[in-house]
Amino acid sequence: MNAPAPAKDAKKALVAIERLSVRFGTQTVLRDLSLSVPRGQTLAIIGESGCGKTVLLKSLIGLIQPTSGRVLFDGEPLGGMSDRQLTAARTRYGFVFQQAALFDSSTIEENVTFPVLEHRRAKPAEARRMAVDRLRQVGLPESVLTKKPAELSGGMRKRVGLARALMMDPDVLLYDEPTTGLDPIMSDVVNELILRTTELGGDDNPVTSIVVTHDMHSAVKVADRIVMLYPVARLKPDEPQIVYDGPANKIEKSSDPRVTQFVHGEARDRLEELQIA
Ligand SMILES: Nc1ncnc2c1ncn2[C@@H]1O[C@H](COP(=O)(O)OP(=O)(O)OP(=O)(O)O)[C@@H](O)[C@H]1O
Repeated sequence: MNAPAPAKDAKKALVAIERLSVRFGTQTVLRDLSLSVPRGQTLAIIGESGCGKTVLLKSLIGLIQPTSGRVLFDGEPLGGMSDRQLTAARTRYGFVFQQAALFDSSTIEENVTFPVLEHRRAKPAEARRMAVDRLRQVGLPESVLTKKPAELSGGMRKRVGLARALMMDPDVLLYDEPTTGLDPIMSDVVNELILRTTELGGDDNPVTSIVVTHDMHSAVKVADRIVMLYPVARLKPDEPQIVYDGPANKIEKSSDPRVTQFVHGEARDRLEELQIA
């Protein structure tokens, strides 16, 4: 085998990337990133708009192919998997998308039961029972089953998205901007749900969560660990793209001005760059 040697702790990691780079044409979005996420950890990925957070999330499940480097799930490189193995690996992930990504013309029941009808060939009555159970977990009543997404508030739609992600009892939950567009109270409800969801599998099979967010309050509240990415275009050639990788509650104390600027939401030099008078 000519595959590169796994990172030191990649064996224990449920999700890992090794020297991952992603380029689109001449634009390098991810550069030489290595990261491993142990089972049960909640990792928040932060960084300014366009730094590559969503590209990283999509790379983890093989929706975007690495230009170089590799992605591993449970120690197995995605690049070496057959289509069938890749599909099987993806069923161990749950996704909670930015806009909830529900089918507008389908009912909530159809939306939530879809994964188990499609991938598990569950019987409709069993799928419905599971849907009611998962909706209750996110604080929604059975009566929402017959509604269409447009009849629900943004916060309810996000919770339906989480209920759908939970249907397959995932090992890993990926959240893309889970609190964007929500008021502070509903944001905190979603934060609490993320925290509770991580405990679902118990000590034996804790859920691993990766949360992409702009919301510093949410990142610090839900995550054990925060990784901050910096846009490649703003880096010198030898600078690492990860500018913070450490405990969530220590990020405020970082001595890197790029990190404190983001944490405190200060425009500083960006105003001049954007030529805002
Ligand atoms: N499929 C693609 N083809 C070409 N360029 C892409 C593709 N996907 C993303 N990009 C580019 O990669 C860069 C990073 O995008 P990405 O969506 O990962 O940013 P982000 O950090 O998630 O931003 P935001 O916080 O605004 O959602 C952007 O410049 C984007 O235009």
